[in-house]
Amino acid sequence: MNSAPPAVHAAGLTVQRGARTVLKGLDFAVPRGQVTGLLGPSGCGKSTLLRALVGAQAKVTGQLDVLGHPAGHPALRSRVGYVTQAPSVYADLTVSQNLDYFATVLSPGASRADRRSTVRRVLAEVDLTAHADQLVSRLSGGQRSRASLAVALLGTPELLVLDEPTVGLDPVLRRELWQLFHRLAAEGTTLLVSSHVMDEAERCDRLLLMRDGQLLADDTPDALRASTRADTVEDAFLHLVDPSAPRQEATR
Ligand SMILES: Nc1ncnc2c1ncn2[C@@H]1O[C@H](COP(=O)(O)OP(=O)(O)OP(=O)(O)O)[C@@H](O)[C@H]1O
Repeated sequence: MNSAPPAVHAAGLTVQRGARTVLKGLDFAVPRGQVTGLLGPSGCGKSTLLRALVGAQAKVTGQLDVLGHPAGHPALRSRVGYVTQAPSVYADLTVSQNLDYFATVLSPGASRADRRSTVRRVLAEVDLTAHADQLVSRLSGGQRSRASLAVALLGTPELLVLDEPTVGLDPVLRRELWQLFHRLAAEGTTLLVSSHVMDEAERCDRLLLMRDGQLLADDTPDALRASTRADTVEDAFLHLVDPSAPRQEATR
């Protein structure tokens, strides 16, 4: 059990987008130093929740604290890394040119030597050292995702918020990325990773299961399977959506 205060704490989190209430009074916590998965079908509100967390979402009400500050607080800028679904690297620059550029933006006062050593560190972390001098436009989808992730790692964030980082990747690359997430968590980083692929849920330490702007569950994969008497998290999710389906009673 992790006794440190959670990295994220939400109470009654509600978000309005246009005429719709997209997040409907969510209560949850994200523990530190673990990989928490935010799972749910397309359109259920995952990106909206992540945007709220990093302070990029309008019309947020309720309580949303990140690393002890209200979400979006200026003190969080260098402590939270955010990787959106769209690639955040320039296609016409090499991987290391991209990283050098973003390192300069992040720490304008850093020496060239410090910048180089930071770039070397993040290249190694995402296993792209061999591709450092390759143009981003010539990278595979998985390599491009890892280049975006490398940008987010430049500031050594305490919390990494990743929006569907494995979408479109083959199973081998997906496994490699998940191994990287767990390595980062083992080093103390907190990761919140969204996905609409239920089999990825099995790879998380903890899960937030969402549907239609509401949380169905906030638990570990083991506890979820046990409480719904399901073999997989996917079955557990289906049972939580429709508890009257022919299966044992869910506990929540
Ligand atoms: N700018 C907007 N104005 C109004 N509604 C929006 C806007 N952007 C998104 N929505 C709606 O908000 C809901 C949640 O969208 P969101 O992108 O958070 O879902 P998601 O779970 O991340 O989906 P996906 O897995 O497809 O990325 C959707 O129903 C979407 O149609």
